[in-house]
Amino acid sequence: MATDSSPAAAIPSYRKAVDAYKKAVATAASVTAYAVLARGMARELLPHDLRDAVAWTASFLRARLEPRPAERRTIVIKRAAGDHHHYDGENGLYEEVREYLATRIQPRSMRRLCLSGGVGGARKVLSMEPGDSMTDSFEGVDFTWASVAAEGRHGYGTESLEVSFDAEHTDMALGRYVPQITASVEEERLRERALKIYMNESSSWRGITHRHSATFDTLAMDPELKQSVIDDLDRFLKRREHYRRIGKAWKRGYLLYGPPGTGKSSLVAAIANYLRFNLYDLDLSDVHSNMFLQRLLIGMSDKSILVIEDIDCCFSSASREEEKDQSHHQTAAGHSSDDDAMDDVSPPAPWTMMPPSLPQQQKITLSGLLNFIDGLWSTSGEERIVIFTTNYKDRLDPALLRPGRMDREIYMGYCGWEAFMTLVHNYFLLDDHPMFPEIRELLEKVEATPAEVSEMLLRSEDADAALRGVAKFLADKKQGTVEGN
Ligand SMILES: Nc1ncnc2c1ncn2[C@@H]1O[C@H](COP(=O)(O)OP(=O)(O)OP(=O)(O)O)[C@@H](O)[C@H]1O
Repeated sequence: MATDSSPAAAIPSYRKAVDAYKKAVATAASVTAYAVLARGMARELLPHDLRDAVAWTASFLRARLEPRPAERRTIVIKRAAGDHHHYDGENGLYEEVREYLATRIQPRSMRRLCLSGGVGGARKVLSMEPGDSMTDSFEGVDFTWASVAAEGRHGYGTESLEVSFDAEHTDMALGRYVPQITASVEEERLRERALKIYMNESSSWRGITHRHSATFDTLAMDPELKQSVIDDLDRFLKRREHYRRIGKAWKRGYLLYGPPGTGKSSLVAAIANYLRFNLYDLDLSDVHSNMFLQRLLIGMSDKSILVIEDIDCCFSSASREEEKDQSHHQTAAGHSSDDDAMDDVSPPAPWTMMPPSLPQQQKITLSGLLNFIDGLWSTSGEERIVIFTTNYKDRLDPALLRPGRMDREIYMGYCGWEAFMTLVHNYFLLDDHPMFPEIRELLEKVEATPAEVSEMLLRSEDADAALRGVAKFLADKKQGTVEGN
């Protein structure tokens, strides 16, 4: 059926719409008029008291039904310790909060921003301008931070950072939020700090910046062993309370052993870089008495690693004999001791049992060192790692290998296939190459250290040439034609 779409046909529907609109306007006008009339009548007719009662009921209901704004609490963290009259230095927490907020600030949501730092390559730091505020969320709760300007003429120190939150979260703010700020700043500072390596000069340490580039990513070793070392370190870091509870020093001892050039020193550097701990490289040949050793060990900071390389060379058999003698004298003097003093489960530290008449200058003994580390570190510091390295584990004194002395013994071995892949990736970012099958086969038959393979890879910047060099080196080794083989 055809429809008529001419202008004449459209007129009736237009009229209908105009009529409907007129009706609606008339209805609205009369409803408004009725409402005004009703309000006027109510004002005229209802008694004054009744009107008051209705108004009160209405506001009471509104107060009940409308959500009330939550009660708020504010913690004020002043820049200065002390009070208005007495400046007592900087408040450490203020600086920590400032550093924390710098990592949480959303530059786009701020009207104005303060930018500081950057001198001598230092990081630039964002902060709030006085009068500004920002919100930080923690465990689903919003904390509003405000930077409040100093007041008065001598305003320094009255400057503060203030955090506001719903009163119901007060316990959480004090018990978890603020401690979390401190912990995350401490972690960040640790990550940022330049690592140092200290070396002993008689009874004191001399430190220089430690820039060893070895990391667990670049370290060529069996992947499972590598992961287990990383897991061990992570566990160690988390166990502060555990060590405290059992009354043991919060320390961990590793013995790294294996042929020269297998990466023992590189592993030490990787551990230091991973934990961001300073290294203390102790040269025992320069320590002339137990007293010096005592001073050196006490002088180490927390979060540090004590390294004693080539421990097999440090204690001559003569010094072991002396130690046995000493232990023998003590037995004669009434002290309990086994026949084999080195294997005694808990021999007292030589200096603790030293009678006052003994000379201060006394030779260092292995048991003295081990006992001191065990005993003194439990009271004088936290988060220490002690690492001994040796190329010859079989030459070590049994005292060192006794259960409980070293927490882990880690063998750094010859270059296997996985270790080789790590080295090739380090030098050429290569994960595959036609020469790989041949090199893999050779590595299974030849004992080459990662240091030797690294050296071959370094000889050329061209990956093909370098890999050919490695294959030739391994083949020569297999034939026994490499020098020193
Ligand atoms: N496992 C490894 N992963 C990566 N590089 C290694 C490894 N082993 C050796 N290297 C390379 O060889 C060099 C020497 O290795 P490193 O000093 O770590 O071996 P080491 O076992 O401590 O030797 P030594 O017993 O002679 O002290 C390192 O600087 C590094 O370039």
